[in-house]
Amino acid sequence: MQELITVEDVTKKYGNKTALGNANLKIEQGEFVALVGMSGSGKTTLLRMIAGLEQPTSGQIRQAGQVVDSINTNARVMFQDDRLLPWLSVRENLTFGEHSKKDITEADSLLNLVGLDEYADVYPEKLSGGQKQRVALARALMSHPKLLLLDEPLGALDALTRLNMQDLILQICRKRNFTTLLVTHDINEAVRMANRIIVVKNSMIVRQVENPYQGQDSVDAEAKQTGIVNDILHTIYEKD
Ligand SMILES: Nc1ncnc2c1ncn2[C@@H]1O[C@H](COP(=O)(O)OP(=O)(O)OP(=O)(O)O)[C@@H](O)[C@H]1O
Repeated sequence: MQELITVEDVTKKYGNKTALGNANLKIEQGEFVALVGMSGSGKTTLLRMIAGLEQPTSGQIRQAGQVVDSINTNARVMFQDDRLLPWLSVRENLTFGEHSKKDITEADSLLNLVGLDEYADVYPEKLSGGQKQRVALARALMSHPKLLLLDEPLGALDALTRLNMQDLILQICRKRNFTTLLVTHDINEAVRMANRIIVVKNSMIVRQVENPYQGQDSVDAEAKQTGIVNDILHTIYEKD
């Protein structure tokens, strides 16, 4: 497999506080990787640097060989809040008001993919939280970005909607072969969705766990996933 993201000896400091120390990470094309760890451990800092929204204090990040030294236009970020524009319809939120036939066709096909074709002309205020996140997902997929960066995108959803969204995101990422990095507090979510889980603790990447049971929901696979979740929890909470 081909490497898409390389994080090389990356440290990020704010003043004299280290938000992330000496991180090394490789993400291959088509992988679904999750970053987990306690609040304040440095997960979002790493995601923001890959998105080019922040620059490392030292070390470097490359995407397909190119150093990410400004906004990473080959990546799209999806946040916890949907950030839809209330004065634009659902379809226009995807096309940003562009009216080219190509954009409209792509927007409609993505709305179909997330099950919202009937809502193309509706304004965001008429949508539920889960529907808004589906629009935000469809918008992130416009122009088929090389990399999807998901920063707690499901954090505000109720439990059942959250499970449905997990399935939808995973299904789409597999079908379209997206490379995805998910930041989440929810270890169960990470182990359900990711083929590899990165554990961040005290501003360091301390562990990488391969997960052969990604996306599987048989009783056997769920038992194995639970074992991995417990193992990761142990790493996060054990005393140094
Ligand atoms: N812009 C900033 N200025 C100063 N300190 C910052 C800034 N951004 C993050 N930090 C600090 O860096 C550390 C890591 O923050 P980060 O947001 O990466 O953690 P996180 O693991 O994503 O946490 P959470 O799960 O709560 O979102 C924290 O101590 C935070 O206070």
